[in-house]
Order: sequence, then structure tokens, then C-alpha cells
Amino acid sequence: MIRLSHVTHLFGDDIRQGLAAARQQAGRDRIRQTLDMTLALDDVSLDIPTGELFVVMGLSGSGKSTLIRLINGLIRPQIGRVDVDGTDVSGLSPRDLVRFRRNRIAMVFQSFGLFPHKTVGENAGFGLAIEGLGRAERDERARHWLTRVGLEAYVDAYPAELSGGMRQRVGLARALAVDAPILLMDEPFSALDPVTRNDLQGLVLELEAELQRTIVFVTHDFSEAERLAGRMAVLHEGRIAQTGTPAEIRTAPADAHVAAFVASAVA
Ligand SMILES: Nc1ncnc2c1ncn2[C@@H]1O[C@H](COP(=O)(O)OP(=O)(O)OP(=O)(O)O)[C@@H](O)[C@H]1O
Repeated sequence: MIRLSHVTHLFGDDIRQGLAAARQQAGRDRIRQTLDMTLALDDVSLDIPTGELFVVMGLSGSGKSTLIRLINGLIRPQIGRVDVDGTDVSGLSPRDLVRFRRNRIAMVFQSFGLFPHKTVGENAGFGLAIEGLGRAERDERARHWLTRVGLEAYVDAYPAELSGGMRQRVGLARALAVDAPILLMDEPFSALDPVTRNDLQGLVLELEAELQRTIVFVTHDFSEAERLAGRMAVLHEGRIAQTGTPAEIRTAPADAHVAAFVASAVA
């Protein structure tokens, strides 16, 4: 279970003053106007059960990346706490945090994050190299996952030889190869064409059914959320506007902002 409890996080110069304003529920606009600071997340509480494919949806600037970075411990919440499978992430020592990020969490990025001078196989095995696994085991596991994502013929190719969709399949194989129980996917398909995106969404659904890992999938696209999510949360200007199944959100959007998202997607 991933649990965010009353998490507030600001960016700017005078965090103390900003937090005092946030505690008094000044809101994002007033904090920007009066203090020139950004209230990235404002009193966010969220439970993501183990094994669920949970979608976080929101517009650019709504706080999605900040939320992901709080879950993987890249930033610590200024108010509130983040627990992952019973561990208070913000309470971890730097050494334990490195271990936590290596063993518990794998990431898939919008920009793929592949090394251009490494082969597809080396890229897929990269997380395993960091873990200190030997060459033979690394190659075997990388090959296994590359086969699973349909790229067995490309193990020795370089990323430049692949299409965007194939590159993201490598990103997926690399994330799966480390065998972490939690997969954080930050707008992984936003740079891809609709047909490729559709294929990769299908692959994620297959993998989720097969592996039952906890997947936190960030998107700004309600159609994508609707196809993938067991449950989802809509973030709006740093606050959670609504959580529920896609069907619940489609049927009864909590406010005009959520309704606009629903209307943007063809039923
Ligand atoms: N390091 C930072 N310094 C200052 N402001 C930041 C920083 N990181 C994020 N912000 C601000 O916090 C708010 C939330 O940003 P965040 O990146 O979490 O949103 P997002 O929903 O992921 O948007 P996007 O889809 O554009 O990445 C935005 O207004 C952003 O400008």
C-alpha cells in the first residue's frame, strides 16, 4: 500500500512563510500572488492498494510529477507523510533511501531515458548492473523481459535504430527487469502516436494482469485513464478533486474541472 497522508509541498524561497499560509488554507493562487511561491501539493491524502493499477490524472502543473517524486523519496514532504508498504519514506536515512529506490521502485519516463551508446540489451539490464548482478544473469534477465515486450530481435540494436514505441518497450523491460514491486510511470506514452500508444496500453494491461505489481500511472488523458485504471485520482492545482473508478468519475464528476476532463474523452 502506498499512502499519502495530508501531504503539502511548496516550491519557492521562504518555505516557512509559505507553509504557514498553506496551513491557513490560503490556496495556490493567493500564495502565488502574495508570496510568489508555488503550492505544488496542498493537503493531499491518497491510498493506493498493493497490486492496483492506479492512475493519477491532471493538467500540466497540477502536481503529478511532485507526487511521483514524493513516492520515490526524491523529495520529502514539508507537511504530512508518505508511507510505502509500511515504511515512512521521509524517515529513511540517505543510505536506506538509496536501497529503497533501488529495490522497491522502478520508473518509466516519458522521455524513455535510454543511453544512446548502450545496446537495447545493456539498457534493459541497466538497473541490474546497478544492483551489482553479474553479466550473464543481467543478460539473461534483460533478454527475458525484452522478449516479453516483443523486442527479442533487437537485443544488440541501439536506441537510435528503434521507433519511439519500441524505445518505450525497452524502458518497460528495464523497469520490469529489476523486479521491484512498484512501478511508477510518468506520462510514459504521451510522446507516442495514438496507434502506438494504444498498443502499449494493451501491453501494460497484460503485464498488470500477469504480474500484479502496483502501478502508479500518470497521464493528462482521460481516455488513457479510463482504459487503464482500476481506480484513479484527478489532481487539480495541487489538490485532489476526485478519486474513484473511471466509471464513477464519468458518471458523477465532482466539479466542473473534472467534468471538462470527462467531456474531452469520447465515451
Ligand atoms: N523544482 C521546482 N521549483 C519551482 N517550482 C516547481 C518545481 N517543480 C515543480 N514546480 C511547480 O509546482 C507545480 C506542480 O508541478 P509538477 O511538475 O508536479 O506538475 P505536473 O502536473 O507534473 O506538470 P507537468 O505535466 O507539466 O510535468 C507547477 O506549478 C510547477 O511549476
